[in-house]
Formats: sequence, structure tokens, C-alpha cells
Amino acid sequence: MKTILTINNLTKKFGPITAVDNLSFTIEKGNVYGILGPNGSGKSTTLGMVLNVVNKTSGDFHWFDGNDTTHEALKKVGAIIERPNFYPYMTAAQNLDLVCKIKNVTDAKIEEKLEIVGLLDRKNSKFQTFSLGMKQRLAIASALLNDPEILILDEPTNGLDPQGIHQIREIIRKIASTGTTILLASHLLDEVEKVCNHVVIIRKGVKLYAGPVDQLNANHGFFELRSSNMEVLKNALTETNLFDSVKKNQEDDFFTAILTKPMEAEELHKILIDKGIILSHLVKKRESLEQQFLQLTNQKSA
Ligand SMILES: Nc1ncnc2c1ncn2[C@@H]1O[C@H](COP(=O)(O)OP(=O)(O)OP(=O)(O)O)[C@@H](O)[C@H]1O
Repeated sequence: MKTILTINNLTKKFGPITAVDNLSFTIEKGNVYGILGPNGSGKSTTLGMVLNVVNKTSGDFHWFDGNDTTHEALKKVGAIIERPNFYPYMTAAQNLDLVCKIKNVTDAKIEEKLEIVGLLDRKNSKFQTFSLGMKQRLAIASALLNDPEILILDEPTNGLDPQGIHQIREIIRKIASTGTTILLASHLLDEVEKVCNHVVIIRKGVKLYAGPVDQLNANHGFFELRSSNMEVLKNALTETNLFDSVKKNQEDDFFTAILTKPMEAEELHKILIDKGIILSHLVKKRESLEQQFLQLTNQKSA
């Protein structure tokens, strides 16, 4: 698989603040990546460094096979990292025409890109008449004019109403389906879950997880169990080798046993009955992706 971007131990300090801390990950062609983290976690700074608008403090990154200078490589990248800014008195098409001249690409692409973002019928409307969602869509069209290998978006749905958010997410999916790699920064788990297939979760500049979105949720759940003899129950559960940990919180009167492989409650119930253990409480639970995300971002304090 072709690698689009490689980041190794990238670090950015602003005085005493370490905005990005030894961050490493790679972006492979054809995937949709989300950089997910709470406000101030270093997402924009990371994008700024790889786009050469923020100077790195240490570490390294390179685009594609690393043979081009970053300046050359960035010609194959489309990015929107600031609020879209076009000339208000010019139409959508005129604004894109100007971008074509600046980027030195043919204006033949203008209508095609306006079509992708659903603005072809508004090509002759002035930018100042556009809603925020339309402005954002025009910015996406503009970033696509040079047929980039990767499209980078920083919080693409910020400030939009639900319909505007839906439109942008649909457009991102459409662009991804044509094989364009996408990297988007978001503080919304829901957005990353809906749009991305890979995620890099960061908090205070530190990577907490990098991998497929579905593997983040690939846990097998856990059981809550209680019996009249908790000691015997604990030993029996441990003997099964089915669990990562069998723990009792101080405030709970039941064990929480985290599964290492799939198992239904009925199956475990039968195993325990065969061992002569009668349960007074047995519930199977599974953490939602949101709970896991919150746990991940809360548990490691810097
Ligand atoms: N130019 C700057 N000077 C000083 N500190 C900065 C600068 N830019 C960012 N920071 C700090 O670096 C940290 C990371 O900020 P960054 O904007 O990268 O986070 P973010 O995850 O993109 O957050 P948000 O979603 O709020 O934009 C924050 O503590 C921020 O205050």
C-alpha cells in the first residue's frame, strides 16, 4: 500500500506548552483518517506542521516516498485549515477561477468540483450570499481543484447546522469513495465514527490510540457477577482463563470480569453451574465507543 504521510516523533513546543508530544503515525492511501481529541489537544498544530505553516520543534515527517521537498509534495495536497476566505463580491466560479490561476491548474475542473460539493447550480452566485455550509463546501471544491492525493480538513463541520453537517459528511464520503485519501481533525467522536475508518486519538499532544475505528470498539464486553461466596466465584472465574481481569470496586458488591474472547451470559452461567456456583446477579455489558473514548482520554493524565 502506498504511504501518503509518515510522521515520526513530531513535537511542537510553544514556550512552556508542549502542544504536540512525540507524535508518530502513518497515513496510507485510500483511507479516511480522523485525528480525534478534545479542544487544545494539538490537532491543528499537527496539521499546521505537516502543511509547513507551523515550524516543528523536533521530530520528523515526510510526504509520499520522501523524495520530494515538502514544498513540492504539498502541490499534491488539498487542505482547508482555516475559515474559508474568498472574495465576497465575486461569484463561486470566479473565486475558483482565481484559485486555478494561483495554483496554476486548468479551469476545466471548476464545474466538476462544484458538482461534487453540490454547488454547480449556484456557480454564478456571489460568495457573500452563501450560507456558512455553502462557504465550507466551496472551500472543499477549491481544495479539490488540483485533484490532490489527500484532502486535509480541520474541524470541517464546526459551526454548521445539522443539515449543513450532514451535507459535508456526505461530500467527504463521496470524495473518499473515489479513492482520495482524507485526513480530518475533529473533537467529535460521532463524526469520526461516521466518516473515518482510521483514527488517531490524541490528548495534550500525546497519542493514545492509532488504528482502525472498528478495532477501537473490538472489545468483547464484560460481565457483572455476584454470588453468596465471592471468593469461590473469583477463583472459578480466574480458572476459566476467559477474562483479562476480575475486579470488585469498593462501592460495588459484584465482580466486573472483562472478557478476552466472545461469550454470551448463558454460556458462562452454565460453566459456573457446572462448578456448583449459583449466581444472584449476572449481566453482560459492553462499553460504547464513546465510553471507551472518554475512558481513554480521561485516564492518562499528563
Ligand atoms: N501560536 C500559538 N502560541 C501559543 N500556544 C499555542 C499556539 N497555537 C496553539 N497553541 C497551544 O497549543 C495547544 C494545542 O493547540 P491546537 O490548536 O493544536 O489544539 P486543537 O486540538 O486543534 O484544539 P482546537 O480543537 O481547540 O482547535 C493548546 O494548548 C494551544 O493553546
